[in-house]
Amino acid sequence: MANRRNTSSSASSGSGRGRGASAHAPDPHAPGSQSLPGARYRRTGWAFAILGLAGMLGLREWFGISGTAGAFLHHIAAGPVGVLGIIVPLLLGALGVSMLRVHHMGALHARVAVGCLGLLTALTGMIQVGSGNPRLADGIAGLEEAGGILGWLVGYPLVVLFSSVGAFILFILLVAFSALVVSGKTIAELREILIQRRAALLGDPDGTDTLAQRALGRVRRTGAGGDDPGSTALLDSYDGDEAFRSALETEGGGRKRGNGRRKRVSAGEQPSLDPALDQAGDEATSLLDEPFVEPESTTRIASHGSSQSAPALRRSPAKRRAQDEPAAAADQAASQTAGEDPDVISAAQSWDFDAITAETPEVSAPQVTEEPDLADAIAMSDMALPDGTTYSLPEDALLGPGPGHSTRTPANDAVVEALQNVFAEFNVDATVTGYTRGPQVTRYEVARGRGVNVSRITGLEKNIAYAVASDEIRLLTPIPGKSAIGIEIPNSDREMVKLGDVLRSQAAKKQSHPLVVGLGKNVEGDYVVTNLAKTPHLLVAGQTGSGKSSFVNSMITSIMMRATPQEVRMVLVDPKRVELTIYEGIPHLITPIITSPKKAAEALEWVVREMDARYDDLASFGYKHIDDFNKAVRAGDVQPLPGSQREVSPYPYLLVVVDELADLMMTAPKDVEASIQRITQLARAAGIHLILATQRPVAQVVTGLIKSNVPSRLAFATASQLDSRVILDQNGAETLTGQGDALYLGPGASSTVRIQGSWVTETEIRSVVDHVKAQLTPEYREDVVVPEVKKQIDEEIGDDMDLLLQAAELIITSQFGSTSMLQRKLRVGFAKAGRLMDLLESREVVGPSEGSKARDVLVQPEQLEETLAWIRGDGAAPDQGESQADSQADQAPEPAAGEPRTVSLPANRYATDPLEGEADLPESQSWEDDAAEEDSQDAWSLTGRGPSW
Ligand SMILES: Nc1ncnc2c1ncn2[C@@H]1O[C@H](COP(=O)(O)OP(=O)(O)OP(=O)(O)O)[C@@H](O)[C@H]1O
Repeated sequence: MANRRNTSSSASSGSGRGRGASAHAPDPHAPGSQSLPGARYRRTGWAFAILGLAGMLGLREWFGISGTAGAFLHHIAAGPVGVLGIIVPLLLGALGVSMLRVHHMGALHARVAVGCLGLLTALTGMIQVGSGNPRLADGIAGLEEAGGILGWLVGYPLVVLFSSVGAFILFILLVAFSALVVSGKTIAELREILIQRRAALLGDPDGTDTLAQRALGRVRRTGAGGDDPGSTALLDSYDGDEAFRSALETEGGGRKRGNGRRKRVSAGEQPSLDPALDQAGDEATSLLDEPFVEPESTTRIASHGSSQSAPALRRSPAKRRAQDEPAAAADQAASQTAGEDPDVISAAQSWDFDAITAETPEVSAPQVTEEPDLADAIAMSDMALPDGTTYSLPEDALLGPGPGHSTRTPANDAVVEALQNVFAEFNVDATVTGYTRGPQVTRYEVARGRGVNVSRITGLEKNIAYAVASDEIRLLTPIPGKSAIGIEIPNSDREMVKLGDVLRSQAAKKQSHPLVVGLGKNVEGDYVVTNLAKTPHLLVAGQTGSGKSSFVNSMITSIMMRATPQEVRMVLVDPKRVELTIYEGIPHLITPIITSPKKAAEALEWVVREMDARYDDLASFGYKHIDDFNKAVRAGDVQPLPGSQREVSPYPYLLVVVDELADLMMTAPKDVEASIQRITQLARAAGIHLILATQRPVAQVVTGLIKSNVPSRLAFATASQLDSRVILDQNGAETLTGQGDALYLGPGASSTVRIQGSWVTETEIRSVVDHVKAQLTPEYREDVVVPEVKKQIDEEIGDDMDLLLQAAELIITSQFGSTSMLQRKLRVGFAKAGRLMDLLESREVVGPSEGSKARDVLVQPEQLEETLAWIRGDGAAPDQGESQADSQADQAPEPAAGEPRTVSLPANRYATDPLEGEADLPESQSWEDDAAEEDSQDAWSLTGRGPSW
């Protein structure tokens, strides 16, 4: 709305004030002129006239039907182009239709028109030459039997000048050149396409074949290695083969930015592949009129979508992904071609948009050559269920479609006008040359004039924000890969990106890896997915309500949609206790959802152990990556060592999702940090991947150590630049609009990709969860979290926990179990010191009272931390027997080279009280403890020993 107001106000200022008027004076498309009825229908009138002429010519030339004007009509068709007059009705028909459909001619139309004219010229010229080069003087009838007037014009002089052969050669060259112009490609580009097609046909991995297909391809058994269980079998390809590893896969993945290969068409030209899709588009457009869709309405759309879907069929993972392949392009087309509203285009007529084009994702046809590989790859992931059936992945239909993608709306046109006004107002020679509309923001491309400093444009940031009434604009100088400045401005009519659409896109379908998850859509409107195996660990952060949990939900749902529990297992840590409970009981879980931060820390330690175990296995069989090991296992190339009872089976990927890192870091920062560091440094090759989410992107939570080991970041909206820098090491996240608007920084990348996160409704999640749970119950690993140690903090300690800990520390470090020492050191009364001593006895820190003698100390100094944790209720009881035995035997083994030597102190190393030998003195009454006296007596009575005096 703000933008529309802006449009009208700027238009009126343009007519009322000198400067504004001069800025727009030459514009023949001024709003006023467009509103005249004559102007509005002039183009349509012309189109109908041309269609009428095409019809009459067609009747005359094709069917010989005409009235008295028959001869005249024949001259119109055949006179200019001779025998090619037969195609004139077709050409005129196409012109008429495109005039009706396209309301303004862009560069694309001009190029195609020029190319077609060249082709026509060359063909008529060839016909002229081939027909014996008739002369004009011989009469028009002769020319009409040859190449017409056009053919004569070009053919006759060339034959005279260079002979028929020379003329023919020149016309062939003209045909080739014109065909290039029509295609919009250069020879080098055509060559590249041919090479790729050829490589794809021959199955050349360096061609269009993707890593996913190669990695999951057939495993070849080699003669030498295959028979020897101890040796490593050779594989077709290894994980380490891939150069330029990238976690992100964009729908137009084959396209390169800024090289002109991206198809640029004006907004009105989008092809509709299916009439049903037009209907979807209409619905989408009506949705776009509303402000950003709230979750309630998204649920409504989702259920609407699913009700239209085909009934769910049980399909095995292998069949399912192979069958989905051809459907993907149509689905993709559905979401991309929908949403064109004639009003949108006509409203845009107030600007001359010849230069303003919207980039539309190319709809690539499914590649037949890829299918066999894909099916082959997925066949390996069929999972047998205990009842003899095969595990079936959830049907795509469970995730409903979202609204279609609009490439241009009146809101965009209003912003373009506002931007142009700002440039005019501040006398900056810059022009908006185009824009690409994404779901949440549109990126407007600005070209500067000659000699204009880029900083003059960036200096206008605040004025631009003012003009478009948004404080969330983001400037890109330049747009990566383009010599243009990008201004990202939030759409007032933003779109929702449904996870179902992302997973049905080509970007997702062409990857068979089970860890591929749907991220969302980028600013160009392309679907973006990421392979968590390549990420390989991800930090997700942003302020509350920015969309982190929605991302985590999309990610887990993606995994359930694409991977069997045999392929991916998960550890879900949800200290908030509500976010992930919906996934309780899914067979992909390796342990029940962990809600206690303490248990989570233990689970991380388990992950470290699991990682080490996997590494040992890899090392013993001679593989460097779990993928290679799994491939070899599936091919039967890995045999257990002779005599071993072990059954070798592929390792599943292990995904560890922590939904709030801050809670873990508050509980046991050092342990958690150390585990995360170890996992992140090594776990990729072991197939273990960490996803750490937090709403507190502060240095205490996202420590330097964690940052340096988690290479991929997904930043949702943050409250400040500081937070953005903590996550991304750069500004930007503070300008995001929230609700799924995110910046993704890939591993090793320096620039971020803006993404509108995919959205999955709770209803959809429930249906997917129900589907997977109905087939299999989870097999939990017992050892992930050890059963919680019964909390030893009982009421008897009450408020004395601190004192008790100090007492334990004193006694353990001094190895002297004296009550009077506690009195003096802790400045407590006799009663309280006695009670503390009894509490320590109940926890087996000291032995029973032996009259006036100091008590035996049962815990060694090196067990101090463990004991204190146990008293606090944070850990298990220290194993006293073993350590005592060790220390008493005094037979500590020689430490390995480099390891610190542990010195165990004898339990009775203090023969006498080290504290002035006061142990034998009668224990004194309380001093400096008056306030606690009353309590102390009560406390003493609690020990059950009765009064001590
Ligand atoms: N990708 C998205 N598309 C549409 N709406 C979204 C998207 N992501 C989030 N939202 C909206 O934002 C709301 C908050 O998102 P979410 O709960 O994921 O935020 P959060 O960052 O996890 O917050 P918190 O840290 O408080 O849990 C959602 O209820 C939804 O309405």
